[in-house]
Amino acid sequence: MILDQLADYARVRVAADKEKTSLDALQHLCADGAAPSRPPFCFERALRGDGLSFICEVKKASPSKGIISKSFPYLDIAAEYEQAGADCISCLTEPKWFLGSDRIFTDIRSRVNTPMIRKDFTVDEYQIYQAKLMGADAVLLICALLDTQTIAHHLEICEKLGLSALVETHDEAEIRSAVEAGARLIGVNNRNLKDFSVDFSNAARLRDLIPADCVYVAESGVKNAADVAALRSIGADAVLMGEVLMRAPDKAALLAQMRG
Ligand SMILES: O=C(O)c1ccccc1NCC(=O)[C@H](O)[C@H](O)COP(=O)(O)O
Repeated sequence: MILDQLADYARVRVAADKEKTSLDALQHLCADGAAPSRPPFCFERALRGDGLSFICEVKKASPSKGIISKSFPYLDIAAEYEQAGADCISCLTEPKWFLGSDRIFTDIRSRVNTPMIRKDFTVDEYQIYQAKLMGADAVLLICALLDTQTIAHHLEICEKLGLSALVETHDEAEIRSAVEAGARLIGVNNRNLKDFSVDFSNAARLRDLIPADCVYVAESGVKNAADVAALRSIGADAVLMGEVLMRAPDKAALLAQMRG
């Protein structure tokens, strides 16, 4: 299953990174203020504005779609998102299937001020400290990979570091786990990460299970302005879009159309 492969490879990457820099050293760097200075929890605040917020994703490839952007001018893409008024930017750093990297993230970080989530497969607290040192404003915690206790522990670390955490779910049980762990930002993914199928009705079906004080983020499978309008009508607080924007020749125009 692809999610297991992504998680296994994330563990290999973390082990290799720990050989170079220990968890203890990363924690000290964070405590000593070595991370780029960012407004605490700005990712969450950006999504709590009026109306539907937009998280725009920068990704070269994905396991389900292969190469999405051959030339991948990621700095231009991020700058275009910022100019077009994206509320937040999601940047994939997973290298094998998404062809992302920490370098892409830090390059974009130094170019834009928009709140950014480091989108990776978090399997170890080490990655949260890494994200902080990269200048991330948020990390992704996927319920299918983490039990409730571990999510709660990771949320505590995020809280301490001033980072937001997008806790991603796909079904009722995962939403229960996210809520029990104390998540404030809950994503409902329309894509089943186990078999790639996309059911656009998933976000609407599960909407009522998200507590009113949480930010509700609908993720994946948005194809056009009508899809965005549907998510707005079910009361989504934010939408996370990747492929449709990456393939759009005029991203700013598409975003403007989706904003309505
Ligand atoms: O997109 C995939 O193929 C995928 C496979 C396995 C794990 C995660 C995957 N995608 C990550 C995402 O969450 C999406 O990049 C994101 O939600 C945007 O989706 P889309 O708008 O459909 O590009």
